[in-house]
Amino acid sequence: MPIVRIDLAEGRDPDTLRACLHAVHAAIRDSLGVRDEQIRVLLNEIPPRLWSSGGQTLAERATHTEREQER
Ligand SMILES: O=C(O)/C=C/C=C(\O)C(=O)O
Repeated sequence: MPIVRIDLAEGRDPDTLRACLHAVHAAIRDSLGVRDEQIRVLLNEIPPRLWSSGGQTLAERATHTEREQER
């Protein structure tokens, strides 16, 4: 049973997330040749304040980017 887990930053709209689930499902089905009911795709949304990248949270990065754009 293929299980795909995807961590992504929280904040995308439900339609976008659903499109991602369907696209990943189809890619697994078509590439591995397994039946639909065997496939699991899990999206795990991480709050930007809990995701550190390069020593800075995504929330901090967004704040800094906004400040840069205001200058
Ligand atoms: O780790 C990073 O630098 C950024 C990650 C961003 C995502 O995963 C996202 O847009 O969901």
